[in-house]
Amino acid sequence: MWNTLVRTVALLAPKDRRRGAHLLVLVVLMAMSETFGIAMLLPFFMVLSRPQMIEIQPAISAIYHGLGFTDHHSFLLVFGLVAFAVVVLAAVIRIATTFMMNLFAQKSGHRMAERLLETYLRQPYVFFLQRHSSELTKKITADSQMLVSYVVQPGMYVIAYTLVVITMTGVMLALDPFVALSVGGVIGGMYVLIFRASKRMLARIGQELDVANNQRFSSIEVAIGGIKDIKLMGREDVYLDQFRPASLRAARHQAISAALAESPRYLIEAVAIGGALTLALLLLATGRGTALVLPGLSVYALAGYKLIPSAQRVFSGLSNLQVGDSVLNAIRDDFAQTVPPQPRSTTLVEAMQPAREIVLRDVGFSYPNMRKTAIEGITLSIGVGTSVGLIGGTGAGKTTLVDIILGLLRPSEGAIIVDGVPIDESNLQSWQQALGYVPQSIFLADTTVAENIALGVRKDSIDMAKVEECARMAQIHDFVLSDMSDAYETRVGERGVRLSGGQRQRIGIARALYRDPSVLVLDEATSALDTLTEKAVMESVQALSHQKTIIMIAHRLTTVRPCDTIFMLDKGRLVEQGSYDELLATSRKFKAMV
Ligand SMILES: Nc1ncnc2c1ncn2[C@@H]1O[C@H](COP(=O)(O)OP(=O)(O)OP(=O)(O)O)[C@@H](O)[C@H]1O
Repeated sequence: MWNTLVRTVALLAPKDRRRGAHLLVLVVLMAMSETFGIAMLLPFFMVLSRPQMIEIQPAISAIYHGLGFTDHHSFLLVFGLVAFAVVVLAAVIRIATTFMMNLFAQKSGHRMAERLLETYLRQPYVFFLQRHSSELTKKITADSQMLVSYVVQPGMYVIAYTLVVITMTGVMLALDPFVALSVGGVIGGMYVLIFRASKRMLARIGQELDVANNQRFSSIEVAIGGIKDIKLMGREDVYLDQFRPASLRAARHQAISAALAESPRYLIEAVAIGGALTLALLLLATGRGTALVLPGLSVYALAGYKLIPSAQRVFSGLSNLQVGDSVLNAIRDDFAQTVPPQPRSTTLVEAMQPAREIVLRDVGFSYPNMRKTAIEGITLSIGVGTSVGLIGGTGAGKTTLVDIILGLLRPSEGAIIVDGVPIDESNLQSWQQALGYVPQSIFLADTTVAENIALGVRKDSIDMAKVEECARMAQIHDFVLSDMSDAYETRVGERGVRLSGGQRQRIGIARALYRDPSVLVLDEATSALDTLTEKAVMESVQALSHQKTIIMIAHRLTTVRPCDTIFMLDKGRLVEQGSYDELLATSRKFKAMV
């Protein structure tokens, strides 16, 4: 348990660690006030049952005479009122501490989710090629919430109520060592035995809960993500069947762990009542009169009233910590395996302005866990202001090469050199500012057309004249004005479901142009367009060709025909280069493609 708490503290953000330390002071105060309140009630009942105690008990006698009391009645009244005030104060402190503890736990869960999202977002692109998006979503949402309810909150309760148990036991020991030792021994012993017996099971539940949650999230992602195919094939039941057992397992595990954490209380309460009867009889049998038996029994009642519930909270906290251990480890591993997020500079990075050429020198790349290299020994030069086409069969390495040019993938070998300057960590952001990119499949957010074209720009800072100009170039302006109900203010639906593939692609092109990039990279950007629209879009793109450098991947050779240079890839290598006519005249491979 100690180990789990230490690992949790190490995982918290420094700010949360400081807040936790402050909270601990409040927790100590709570433990003290709870014990003190109860500790005052006992002498009160002792005096009530045996008024002679005022004279016999030196401490009580000193207070009685010191404060100038003359009759037992008024002394008892004041004593009772003070004890009541202390109990009320203890209750107020407890309410405040409980509120603060919950606030702390939930806020640290929020910050954990935020840190996880930030850590993931700042990872290199290659990280996302290796991880499932559903797994990341689960970590950010479900796991950070589990960390709150199974680790941080129970951890706080364990610390708080261990203190209450210790101080309460101290008071009981001072009042009646015999009763305190026998009661403490029985309650403590029972909890230790039950915890030992259920420890392994709880840890296993934690691991299985993690697996079940992964399965739940993954089946939801596949089912909703592939809804079109699933509906068409009528496979809804397949995904329901995948989701159902995982969800049921998660529910069952949560129920079992909650029951395991809570149920000892009832067993111990039953034992405690049996014990009270036995103790009363035992005390009487040892020859103590009823008045003498009462203090011993009140120590016992105190145990029932405070010690058992507090010990129960410690126990259920420990049980939850046992379950939460695997989620804690999973989050820790993720932080350990990822690069700590380096905040991107908040000052606006100036876009690089390539003036002469973009050179790829001996570039090679292998995807993680793949034996084969995706591209190898690629050396080529792209003159600034020219347009180049990348062609090649499927799997030839075109997208990989473009991702390297975009700085999304870092070459395993070789380098990209812009005007003689190699691109590295220090100038990557500036290089990326110079790029406009149109991917094969365009991501659209469920916002307006204008916000999608100016993606990432705050609504009130969008330059509408520029949006329209880019939409015109991408041949989508007329459609937006004539067919969309609110023109540029029309929402496009989740992932752009209200648009056709070609319309989405043209919005993607307008988006790339909005940044006014000096290098425009198009990956199969016009493949979803009909021939006439493609021709019109390509004419607009080609019209930019002497202001911008254009790099495009295309399967249709007619698309790359006007390019100044065509690079042909095959099995990850550059096999031919030249203009369309040169290649037609010299390359058998190219001729075959044509
Ligand atoms: N994320 C990935 N993980 C592992 N291997 C990959 C990954 N992406 C691509 N590859 C491999 O790298 C090689 C080149 O793929 P790439 O996508 O660059 O080809 P391409 O020429 O763009 O193909 P296409 O025209 O079909 O899109 C292929 O062998 C492919 O299997």
